[in-house]
Amino acid sequence: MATQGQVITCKAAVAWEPNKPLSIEDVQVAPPQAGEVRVKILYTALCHTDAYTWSGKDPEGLFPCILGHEAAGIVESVGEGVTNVQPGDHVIPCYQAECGECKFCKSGKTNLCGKVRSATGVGVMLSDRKSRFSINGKTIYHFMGTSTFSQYTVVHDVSVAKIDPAAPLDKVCLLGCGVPTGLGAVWNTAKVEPGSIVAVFGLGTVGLAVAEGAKSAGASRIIGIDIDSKKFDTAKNFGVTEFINPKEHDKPIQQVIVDLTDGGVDYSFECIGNVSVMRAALECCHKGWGTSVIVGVAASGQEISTRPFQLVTGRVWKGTAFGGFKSRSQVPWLVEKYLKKEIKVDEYITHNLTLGEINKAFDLMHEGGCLRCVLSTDA
Ligand SMILES: NC(=O)c1ccc[n+]([C@@H]2O[C@H](COP(=O)([O-])OP(=O)(O)OC[C@H]3O[C@@H](n4cnc5c(N)ncnc54)[C@H](O)[C@@H]3O)[C@@H](O)[C@H]2O)c1
Ligand SMILES: N[C@@H](CCC(=O)N[C@@H](CSCO)C(=O)NCC(=O)O)C(=O)O
Ligand SMILES: [Zn+2]
Ligand SMILES: [Zn+2]
Repeated sequence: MATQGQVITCKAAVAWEPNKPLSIEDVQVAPPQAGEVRVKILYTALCHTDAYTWSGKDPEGLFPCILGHEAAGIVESVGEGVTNVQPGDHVIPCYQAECGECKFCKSGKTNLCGKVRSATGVGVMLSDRKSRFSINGKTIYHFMGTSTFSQYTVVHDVSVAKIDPAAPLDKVCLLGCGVPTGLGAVWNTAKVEPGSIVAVFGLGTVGLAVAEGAKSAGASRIIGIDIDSKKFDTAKNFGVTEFINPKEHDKPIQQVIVDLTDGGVDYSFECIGNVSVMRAALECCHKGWGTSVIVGVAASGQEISTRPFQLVTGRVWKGTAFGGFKSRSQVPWLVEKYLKKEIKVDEYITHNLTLGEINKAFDLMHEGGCLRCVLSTDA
């Protein structure tokens, strides 16, 4: 292939500093080294976590960097020793790696992988602790080991899932983060049983995927909570059966829910990233068994609290990353489920723009009508 082994200059959206509009730059992308894969990104969506890091509140945020972690593309070239993918394969980059060999992967207890995390947390590749992105010699850092707001990116081989080439990349890019996170929070982390009463705080993409997962798990009631009442109509299509807007109640929201459910819900999910809501989500759970799962990402310095009595009396507090899915083995399975129409994906896409319009896409994220905005990376 003509570009193999060469530096590729392509367009990427660079975050030079927190909150400053991203700028489309000509970026040099170095060839993949041993154990690395260079991917031509065709479609990338925006997730709330990109906005979080861009805001400067992420303790791991490094600038300048190329954000983005919910995407799909085609392998352009591979470095030495890479056996799991080859040029031409259709892939989804995975911010949560899966090496299959580390203490985490072998434990059978978690989807977290330790192999490349120390590098991806500081914006570099593992082999030489350097970035593959630069602009005229100036280093641009990676983000979450994915950096998908670029026409080309370099990822570790343990951070890329090979998928069915029949899958439309402009849709299945969503299976890189938000949708699996919500579904997996229900199926893998909480393990919701048929007949359960579920509360979902925050009805963005992640919260709606929780509702979808809870419906498929046979939940009897799915209570959606959001401060934006406009979210409620859409939420019905994802399985939400009842709605509560906390702004319309004087009592604390946990009390409202406890009163409505004969003592509390079986499972609750916080899909916002607000630590006061995390407390409410725990405290609306039923005494003796209610389990609350934290999905939302809260800013540096934020802490959760509750009376320990809440846990002494049987409530359980948990969290989830990527919905507990093992990325390289299960993302292809999720793609197949989508192709068999067993899970929704298209329904979460409310907007389509181009990489050049990325700042508009971030503006849209903060408007109530936007779930996922998919960007094509055509120049
Ligand atoms: N743990 C993970 O692996 C993982 C993966 C993806 C996203 N996330 C996190 O999940 C969260 C949700 O992501 P998203 O993309 O769905 O975001 P989003 O912004 O689309 O949705 C958040 C929703 O919460 C609502 N909301 C805000 N404040 C509220 C409050 N006080 N009470 C009730 N509702 C409130 C908003 O109106 C919105 O509908 C973010 O924090 C994101 O960073 C975590
Ligand atoms: N750097 C952040 C971490 C934020 C975080 O928790 N990220 C989630 C994925 S969010 C995707 O939208 C995650 O997978 N966490 C596990 C991990 O990062 O290994 C912070 O420090 O706040
Ligand atoms: Zn995300
Ligand atoms: Zn591992």
